[in-house]
Amino acid sequence: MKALSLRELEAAARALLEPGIHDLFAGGSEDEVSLRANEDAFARVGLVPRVLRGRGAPRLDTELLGCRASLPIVLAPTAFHRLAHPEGERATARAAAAAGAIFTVSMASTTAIEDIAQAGGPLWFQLYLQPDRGFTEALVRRVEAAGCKALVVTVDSPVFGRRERDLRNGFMDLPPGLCCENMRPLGPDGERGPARSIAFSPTLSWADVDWLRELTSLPIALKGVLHPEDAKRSLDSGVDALFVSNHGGRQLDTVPAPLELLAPIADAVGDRLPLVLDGGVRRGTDALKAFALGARAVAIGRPVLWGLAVGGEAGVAHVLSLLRSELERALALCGCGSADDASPELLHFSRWEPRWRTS
Ligand SMILES: Cc1cc2nc3c(=O)[nH]c(=O)nc-3n(C[C@H](O)[C@H](O)[C@H](O)COP(=O)(O)O)c2cc1C
Ligand SMILES: CCCCC(=O)C(=O)O
Repeated sequence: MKALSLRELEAAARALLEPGIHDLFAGGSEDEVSLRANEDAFARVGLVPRVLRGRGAPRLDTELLGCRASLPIVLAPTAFHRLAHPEGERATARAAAAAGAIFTVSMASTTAIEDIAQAGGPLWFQLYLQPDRGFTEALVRRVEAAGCKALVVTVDSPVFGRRERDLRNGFMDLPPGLCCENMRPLGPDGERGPARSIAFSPTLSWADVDWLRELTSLPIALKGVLHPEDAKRSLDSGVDALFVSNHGGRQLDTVPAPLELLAPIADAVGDRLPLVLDGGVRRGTDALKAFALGARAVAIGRPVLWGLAVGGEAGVAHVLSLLRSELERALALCGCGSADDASPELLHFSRWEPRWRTS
């Protein structure tokens, strides 16, 4: 029975996954306040449609960081796809390529970037800048050679968030046979060495972004910028986009939902940097609300893992197809011909006080 919504798919994935793996994917940090806030924020904003605008069937195609995409929904970087399905990132990449969607490959992917690139679709590569600059440089050269079209540098992780579900379940590392394949340095003949672990470093600073900017001509997005002052600062650093993200509620807990933080960031950067919002996007209407508040695209994390767990490539294809048709319908119902047509006039923020005519 095919899931009618991402909610149904989430339930199906939960029933299939080994409980510790389910928790690894589903969980957030500490009290999971941010995790809950992400989805709740969308439910608390209403849509007030415009009618009779005659805009025709909505168009979803877009361009982001020099990549054409058939829809403004990006696959966010998520680690360890082979824990969800034996074909792992290969299956994800094939589904994304077939749908014309951009796939952001996690630095912690369980498949090497060269093998993921075989699918032929547009790829971005997510990077945790490593204190060992030599290693980071080698990895950047490697993903450039593999054909990745942009780097997404995650900046919300100077240390790793405390994920208490994983601590309780004793999930410490990947099981034998799996590793972070991109963390295996390439030898002179392309042979892959032993995997090293990903370092999280509180010494990283804007100077490291400047260094990366000098190192590569690939477009760079910073992922996890939430403060308008940091958004403004990023204008000076030569980066090309921002992911407005709280890492799916997995890093600092009690960070508000990215949806609530989006408008001040959009104000801070104006038209100078495209914004991608992630965290809690589960419906076409969610995406539309993010567009209305200034996002150029949204990204989805967990839903891709649910699709993978339930049906491998076909499951991820189903996730993208559900969101595509929901977004088309939501835009049409709001009188929009594209995501660019979505504006704050469509939004209703509920501080409801009864008002009625007295005369
Ligand atoms: C299981 C899992 C693994 C993740 N791995 C990464 C990662 O390797 N790098 C990263 O920048 N973000 C990672 N994220 C965060 C996602 O990129 C994204 O910000 C978040 O999942 C979006 O929220 P959503 O899951 O509610 O859609 C991960 C999230 C999950 C759930
Ligand atoms: C070492 C893997 C990091 C994955 C990650 O960022 C996450 O689980 O949120």
